[in-house]
Amino acid sequence: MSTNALRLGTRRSKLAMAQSRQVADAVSQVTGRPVELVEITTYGDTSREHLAQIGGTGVFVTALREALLRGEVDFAVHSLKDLPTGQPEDLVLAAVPEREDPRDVIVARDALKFTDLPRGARIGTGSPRRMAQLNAYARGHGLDIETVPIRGNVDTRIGYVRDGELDAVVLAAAGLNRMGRSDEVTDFLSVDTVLPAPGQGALAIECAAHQADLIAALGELDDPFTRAAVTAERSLLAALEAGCSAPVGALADLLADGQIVKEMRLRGVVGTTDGSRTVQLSTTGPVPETYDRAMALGRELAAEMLAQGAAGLMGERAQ
Ligand SMILES: NCc1[nH]cc(CCC(=O)O)c1CC(=O)O
Repeated sequence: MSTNALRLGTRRSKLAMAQSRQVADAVSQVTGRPVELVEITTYGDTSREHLAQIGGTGVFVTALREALLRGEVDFAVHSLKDLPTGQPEDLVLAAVPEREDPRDVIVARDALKFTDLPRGARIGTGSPRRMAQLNAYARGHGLDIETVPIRGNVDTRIGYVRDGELDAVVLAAAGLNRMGRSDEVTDFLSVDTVLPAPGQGALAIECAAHQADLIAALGELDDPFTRAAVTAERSLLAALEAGCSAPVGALADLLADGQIVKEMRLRGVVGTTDGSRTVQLSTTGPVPETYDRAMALGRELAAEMLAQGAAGLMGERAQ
């Protein structure tokens, strides 16, 4: 491989730039080559519509992929949760690095915790998944909250709380951590309350399939457990025939007995955005030795969820 700079295609948002810089440093370390950032504007960055309306699928990703296929950049960094489940044949996920905190968090006024929000509190989130689970929890625990659809970047969303327009907003811990803004968090939402989006907290490093040397070099940054976990989560999402804006939460983790890892657990949830109906199930299997096994775990859980009526709860299903 040459010693020229590698070109990393990235979105321009502060979050994308922060995570791209971190990946650029790591790639420089393993390849010994400098990495330069090439900024690319995606449809999701310019459209003012709600994600659920523009369909969600791939709006942050398509322009980056086109730049990869045209050879304008050597690799791209995506938030895995924004990546559609079907992998194009001419592109490869060369690495899925170790996952950040997968949880959702609350940024609330007056340092409030979720369960201490006053009656009638207005909580901003544009995510049907977050709405469905927060409203389901509120119904089950006698909380009186109103979820308010918003979108925008991290600054915009936190601004709604600063301005007093909303009592709280929901964000991903990983994004705030990567931006060095974890001090904004006023409460971490347990995954028992809100399951994250499939792949949340993980990044994907993608490059063109013909770049064998580069794929091998980037592979150094791959974390096989993270990849197995997100493979199971995304297989569940695909088998539910849902897109990244559907009300689907999923999380795979390892169950250990002392130091000995015993099994992989996959939890999944689907619900109506008002929280009136949810299907939430969990399955366990041997720690997958192949990614095909991780895929199978996701399909198995999806089949059980569909048997319990999951399809009827997904108003925002992708076509
Ligand atoms: N949908 C936007 C998005 N895509 C990835 C992240 C950051 C978390 C991650 O990398 O999974 C966010 C922001 C958020 O949900 O708060």
